[in-house]
Amino acid sequence: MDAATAIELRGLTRRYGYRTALDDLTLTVPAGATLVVFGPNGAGKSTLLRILATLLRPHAGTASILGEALPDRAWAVRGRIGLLTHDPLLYGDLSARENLRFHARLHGVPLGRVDELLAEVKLERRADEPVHTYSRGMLQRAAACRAVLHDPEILLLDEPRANLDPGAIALLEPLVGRESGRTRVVTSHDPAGGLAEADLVLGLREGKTAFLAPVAEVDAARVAELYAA
Ligand SMILES: Nc1ncnc2c1ncn2[C@@H]1O[C@H](COP(=O)(O)OP(=O)(O)OP(=O)(O)O)[C@@H](O)[C@H]1O
Repeated sequence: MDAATAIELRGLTRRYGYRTALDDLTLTVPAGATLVVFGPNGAGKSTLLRILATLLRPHAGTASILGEALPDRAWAVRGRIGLLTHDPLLYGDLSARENLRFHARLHGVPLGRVDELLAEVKLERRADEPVHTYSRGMLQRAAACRAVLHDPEILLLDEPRANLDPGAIALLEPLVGRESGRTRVVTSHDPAGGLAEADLVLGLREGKTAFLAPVAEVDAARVAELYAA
């Protein structure tokens, strides 16, 4: 794997009991590229993200991130990955500022970055209130700050636009969008929106690769087919 390759998966397989959630997945994501993953509920998208986030071990095949093989070298890449999922991974009783300061200390990030990020996503006014009092969109903005606090090279994003209004989507673009310049794996159920930000497109169905192609070779109809019964 050369330096221009950020993620390399070969025959990646993960089971839960007798059920195969991800079956023999092989792909390469170049550094700085965006892989968008489509698939109906239960297709294996979250399982893939959890393996890439080093939260779950593969049962077969190999996974390499930034040149480090998982799971053995997971510790070496964990701090270079940012994860944004439906779970904001924030302490509800702490404010956004307290949560972010906690994570900043964990990662050795200067505390000034917390205030910069809160301003960037326009949360300063509510930054000292407990996050359990936030709306879903506000929570997602705080969670996005947490995901990029340590300036990760790789971003794993599970439907990152869920709960966001158009203004908030625009605010988060520089942090988690294409323009962040990071290597990204993004799950989506929105064919047009997902294709608009993809370099590579993966369609999963019941854990198997239905298609894997550069975005120029995939249209919205092909994505929609995935969701047809
Ligand atoms: N902890 C678990 N225990 C047992 N089965 C699981 C577990 N997590 C996921 N699965 C199963 O693995 C398969 C893939 O699930 P996964 O969550 O990866 O799908 P998904 O594509 O992310 O779905 P969604 O769009 O609904 O979020 C499903 O059949 C699911 O029921």
